[in-house]
Amino acid sequence: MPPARPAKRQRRLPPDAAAAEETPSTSSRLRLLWLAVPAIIAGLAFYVASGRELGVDFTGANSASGAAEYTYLPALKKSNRDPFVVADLPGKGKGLVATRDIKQGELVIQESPLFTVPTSTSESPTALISRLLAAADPVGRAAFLKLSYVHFPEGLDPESNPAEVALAIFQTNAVAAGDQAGVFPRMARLNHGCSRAFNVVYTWREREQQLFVHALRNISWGQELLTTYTDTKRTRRERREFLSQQYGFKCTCAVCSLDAAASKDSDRRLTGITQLYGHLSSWGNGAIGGVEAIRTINEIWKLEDEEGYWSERGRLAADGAWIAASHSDAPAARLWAQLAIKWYTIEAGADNDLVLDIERTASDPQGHRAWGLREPLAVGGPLTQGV
Ligand SMILES: C[S@@+](CC[C@H](N)C(=O)[O-])C[C@H]1O[C@@H](n2cnc3c(N)ncnc32)[C@H](O)[C@@H]1O
Repeated sequence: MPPARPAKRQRRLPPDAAAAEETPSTSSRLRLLWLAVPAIIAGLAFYVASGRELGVDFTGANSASGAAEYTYLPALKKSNRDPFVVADLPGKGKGLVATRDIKQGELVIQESPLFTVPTSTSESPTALISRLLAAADPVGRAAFLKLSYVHFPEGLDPESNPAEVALAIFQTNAVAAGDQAGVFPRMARLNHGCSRAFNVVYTWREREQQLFVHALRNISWGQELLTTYTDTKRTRRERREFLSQQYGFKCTCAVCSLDAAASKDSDRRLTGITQLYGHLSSWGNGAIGGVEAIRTINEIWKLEDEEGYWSERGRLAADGAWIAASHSDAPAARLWAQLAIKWYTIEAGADNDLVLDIERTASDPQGHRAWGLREPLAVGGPLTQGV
């Protein structure tokens, strides 16, 4: 997977950390993982046996919007049980397709790693992966060996180089698991979509030592489940370049398939969001005040609404609560915390530590660890009316 962005747990700053590094948007990021693993190492995860590979062949049809959002209804039976099947999808290898309507916030995968690897090691990556794979659960090992891979060394025959194949599989499929990297054979079948095209997000939970995948938006029966492999708040050209280099495909998701004018508008919004995040982080070193910081969060929210980019909203709202609490604005801190609860719940589940933590701020803003660190100020609450 792409260059490492370890999925550490949310790190909050200590109460005295009003210094330059105290930037909510860098300190409190929910690592909603476009995580990746350095190309140098590789790994996999513990197979949960309910993952079914039906090998169904679907003929995709373009959606009514004309974008490359496929629905795969013709061959797909409705299911009351598993929310998805693994299916062969045109031009993508395998992928996950919804076998029933899935509600926003629903947990769709909970999976333990087959094995994890440290993000740096003195052992040869090829030897490391082969050793861990040999020691892994046999069902999981079989699932691992069926996963797809790209960037196999030129001139090598895969059949006679199984250790290199295992490394390539790891590199294509591993994601961050806390401070380690791991492969999760079920979730590894998730294909990529950019910006508003991805509809599920995954989080690593330290407590459970498992990966959780939640629906970011409602998903209809027959729709493909898509996650994101990278920070897609970048232009189409930049995204495509990255995905082509790291994963060997040209992205034709609904956002990458927009016509030139619509794509330009989307690029402008996504670039604007990134710039606003940069501006927001300068609150940490005092370059902007609390009112400006909150105004910036509201602007990000609005641009994201226009773009349909819904990811990382729990963290953004929690940043609002942090800033409001720092400036001793209890009503605003409470409102931002309530918004963070809503989005953290969607993105990571109601029983996630992030939700439990921000619930305390909603009920007792004065108890927030940043309370009163900055000058008292009415900074303001969220302008959003909801989703
Ligand atoms: C982690 S795997 C995802 C599952 C994979 N499709 C399979 O068959 O196992 C990553 C690989 O899937 C393919 N892929 C993912 N997203 C795609 C997309 N939007 N369009 C085309 N191929 C995609 C690429 O080949 C990529 O290297």
